[in-house]
Amino acid sequence: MPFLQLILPIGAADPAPYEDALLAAGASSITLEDEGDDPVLEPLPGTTPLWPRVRLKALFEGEPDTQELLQLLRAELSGKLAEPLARVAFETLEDRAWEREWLKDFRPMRFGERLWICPGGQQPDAEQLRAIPAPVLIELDPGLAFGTGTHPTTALCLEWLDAANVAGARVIDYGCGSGILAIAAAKLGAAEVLAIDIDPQALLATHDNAERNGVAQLIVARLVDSEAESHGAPADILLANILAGPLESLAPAFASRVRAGGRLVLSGILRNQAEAVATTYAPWFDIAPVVVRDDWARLDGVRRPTPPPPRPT
Ligand SMILES: C[S@@+](CC[C@H](N)C(=O)[O-])C[C@H]1O[C@@H](n2cnc3c(N)ncnc32)[C@H](O)[C@@H]1O
Repeated sequence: MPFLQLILPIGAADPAPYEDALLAAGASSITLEDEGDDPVLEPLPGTTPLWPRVRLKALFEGEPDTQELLQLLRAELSGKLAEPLARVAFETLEDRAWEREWLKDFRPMRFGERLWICPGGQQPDAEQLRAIPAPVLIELDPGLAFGTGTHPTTALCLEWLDAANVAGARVIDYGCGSGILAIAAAKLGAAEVLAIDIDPQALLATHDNAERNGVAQLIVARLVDSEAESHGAPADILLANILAGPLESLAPAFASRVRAGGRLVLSGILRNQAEAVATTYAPWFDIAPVVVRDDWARLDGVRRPTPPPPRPT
C-alpha cells in the first residue's frame, strides 16, 4: 500500500496544535525536523520554538484526496494557526521507498550497557561484544512501522529498559510500532508484554519481530480499539513513545493500567512540552526529573497508591 506524505513547514510555531490536527485528520505517524533554510514564520504569541524553524512530516495510509485533507486541517486549525497550510506539500511514498527510508542508516547500535539493536542479518563486531558481560541482541526489521532505535525517543526508552530491572515484570508497550520496546523488555526478562498500537502495520511488524527474536510466546499484540474494553491486571511497567497530545489525553487511562508502585515511561515529548505533560500525570505519578536528548524529553514516574475513599462521617 502506498503512503501519502504531507510536509508542513511551521516556522517557529508550537508543533502541538499541528500534531493534534494531523492526528485528527488520520495521520498514522508524525515526525518533526529542523526546517533548515526555508523562510521564517513569526512564532505565535506565548510559544517557544523547538528549532528556529520546524517542519512536520505526516504519513497517511493509501491515497487520500489532498484537497479533502487540507479542508479537514483548515477546519481543525482556524485563523492564524491555519496560515502555514499555504506552504504545505505532498508526496507519495511507495511501500518499498518507505521501508528503505527507515533502513538506510540502520546498523547494529548499542543502547545502555547490554542492549544491541541489529538490522536483519547484521551482527555487531565480535570484539565489541566481547567487551560486554551479557549482551542482549535484538534482530529487527521495522517493516512499515516506526521504531529502529535511530530516533532519540526510542533510544531514550531503550536506555531506560537497559538500566531498569524488568525481570518477571508485566509490561505494556503502548504505541509499539516495530515492537522494539516490547521485544527489548521480553529479552531482558519480562514475564509478559502487551503491545498496543492504532496501526495494523505496527502489529504485523511486532509479531514478525517477536518471532524473529524467539519471544513471540511472551508478547501479545493488540489494536487499541479491540484492547480497550478488555484489559487485564494492572501492569508493573507501561512504556509509551507516542506524542505529547495523545499522552496527555491518555493520562487517566494509563493511571488505571499501572499498579501502585509500578513504573511509567513516557517518550515522544518535545523538551518544551515536558513540563505540561509532567503536570498532567502528577495527580497519579511521582515524576522523576526529565531526561533530554536532542530536544526530545523522556519522563518516568512511579504510580502512587490510590488513596482509599473517605470514610462516611
Ligand atoms: C513514535 S512510534 C513509537 C514506536 C516504538 N514504540 C518506538 O519506541 O520506537 C509511535 C507509535 O504509536 C502509535 N500510536 C500513535 N498514537 C497512538 C494512540 N493514541 N494509541 C496507540 N498507539 C498510537 C503509532 O502508530 C506508532 O506506531
